[in-house]
Amino acid sequence: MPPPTRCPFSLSPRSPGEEQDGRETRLRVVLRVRPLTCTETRRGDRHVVHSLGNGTVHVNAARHDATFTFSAVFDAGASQEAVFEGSGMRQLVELAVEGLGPCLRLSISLSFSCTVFAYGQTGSGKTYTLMGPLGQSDAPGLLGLMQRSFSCLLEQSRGTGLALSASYLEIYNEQVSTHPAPVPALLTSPDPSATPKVRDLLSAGPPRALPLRWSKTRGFYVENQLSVDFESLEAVVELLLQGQQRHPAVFPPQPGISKQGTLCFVDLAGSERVKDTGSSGELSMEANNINRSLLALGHCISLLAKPRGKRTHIPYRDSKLTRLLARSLGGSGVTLMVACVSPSSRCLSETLSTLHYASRARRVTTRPMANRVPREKLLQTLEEEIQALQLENLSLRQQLSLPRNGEVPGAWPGWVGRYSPGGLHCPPIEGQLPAEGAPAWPSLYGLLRDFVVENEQLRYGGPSGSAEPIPVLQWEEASEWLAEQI
Ligand SMILES: Nc1ncnc2c1ncn2[C@@H]1O[C@H](COP(=O)(O)OP(=O)(O)OP(=O)(O)O)[C@@H](O)[C@H]1O
Repeated sequence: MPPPTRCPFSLSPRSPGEEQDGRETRLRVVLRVRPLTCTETRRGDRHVVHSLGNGTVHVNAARHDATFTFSAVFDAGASQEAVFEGSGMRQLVELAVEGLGPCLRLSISLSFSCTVFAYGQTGSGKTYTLMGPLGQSDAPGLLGLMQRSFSCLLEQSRGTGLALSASYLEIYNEQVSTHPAPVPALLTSPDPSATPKVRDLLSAGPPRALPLRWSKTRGFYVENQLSVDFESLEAVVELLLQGQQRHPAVFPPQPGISKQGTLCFVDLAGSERVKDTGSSGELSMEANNINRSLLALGHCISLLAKPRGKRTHIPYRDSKLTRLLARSLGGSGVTLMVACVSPSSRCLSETLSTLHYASRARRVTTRPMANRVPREKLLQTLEEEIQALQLENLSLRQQLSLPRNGEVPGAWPGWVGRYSPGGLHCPPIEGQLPAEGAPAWPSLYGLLRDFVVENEQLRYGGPSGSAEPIPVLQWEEASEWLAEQI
C-alpha cells in the first residue's frame, strides 16, 4: 500500500529555518506566560519572564539570564482570543476539517490528525488556556482554545454534511493495574503481557477502563472508545463538563471529525519534579506515574529532535501518554504544543525547565500525512467530479456560443466524445496503455485538472481570457497525492 501523502501546508507562513524545512514541518511550539496570581503578587514575587516580541522571551533572575525563541509568545496581557488566533489553532482546526479538500475541489475529506497539547508545571495555566477558567464557561471572552475550536469546527462543518463527534479520555496511573510495586524512576518497558488501559470519561456509570491497543493500520488506538455526536457548542461543552466532573485532573478530550480528521486536545499533568511535590504513599505513586509519562514524553521528544538520519528507535511504548501521542509526534500528524509558565521568581527553576523542554520540542520535525481515502471512494469521487465539470463546461460553451469541441488552452484535446455525460464507464488510470494511434489517456487527476482549467477559463475569461491561473503548486501537490493513492 503506498504511503499517504505529505501535507503541503505549514501552520505558519514559510520563513527560512522556521516552521517548515522542505517537506518537513516543525512541531509548532508557542509559549504562554500567565499573569502573577493574587497570592504571588501579595507575597512580593518578582516578574522574571519578559516577552521581547518576535516570539522571543527573556528570563532574568539571579544567576540566570537566558533567551528562548518560540513560534509565538503570549505574555500576561494576552487575551484568550489572541492565543487562539496567534497560536495557529484556527489553521489546525481547518487542517482537521478540510485538509486538502478545497485545493482538489473534491467533496472528499483529505484531512489530518491534529493534536494540541498543553505543557507546564502545576498552576502555570494549562487548563485555563485550553478550557478557560472553569465555572465561568459563560464568559465569552474567557473561552479557551477548546471551546473556540469547537465553534470553528461547527462553523466549518455547517452545510457540508460532516458529522462531528467527541470522545474524552483520561490516562490514569500508568502502572497501578499492572505493576503494584513502586514504579522505577528509570524508564523501562512495561510488562508486554499487560494491556495498558485508559478511562473513558463519557461512558455511562463509572468511567470504563478501555484497552490501549496497537494495529498495523491504525497505530495505537483505544478500543471501544465512546464517541458522542454533537451539533452545537452547548452540547459539546456539556460533554466537556460531564468529563470534568468525573475527574477534575482531566486528561485528553478528543473531538473527532467525520471518519477522517481528528482534533485531539491533551491537558497534561503538571510537569514539576516528583521530589518537589512532597507527596507520599498513593499520591506519590500517582506523581511518580505522571512523572513517568512526562519523562517518557521528554525522552521521545529528545530522540525525535535529532536529525531524521540519526534517529534511533523511539520508545513510544514506554508510557500510555507516548503511545497515544505517537502519531502526532512521530511524523504523520500536525501538532501544536502550548508551553505554559508562571512569571514568578519563585517558579524560576520549573519555568526554566519548561522552557528548555519546549525548546527541545521545537526541533522535532514531522511529515504530516493526509488520512487515507479508500481507492474505490477516491475513484468514484474523481469520476463524479469530472462528470459534473464536463456537463458544466458543455453548458457554459453553449451559453457562450462556443463549439463543443473548441480548443481550450491547457485542456486535453481528446476528451470530447471519450466521456459521455451518462458516465465514465472505463476510467483511465495512470499507466493504462492507449490504443495504437489514439491520443494517450490522461491520468484521472490530469483530466480533472484540465476540466477545472477549462471551467475557470469559460467562467472568468472565455477560451482566450485572462483567468487567474490555478496555482501550479496546488496541482503538483494534488497530483502527487492522487498518484500515491491510486
Ligand atoms: N492567562 C491567565 N489569566 C488569568 N488567570 C490565569 C491565566 N492562566 C492561569 N490563570 C489562573 O491561574 C490558576 C492556575 O491555572 P490552571 O488551573 O489553568 O493551571 P494548570 O497548569 O492547568 O494547573 P494543573 O497542572 O494543576 O492542572 C487558575 O486560578 C487560573 O484561573
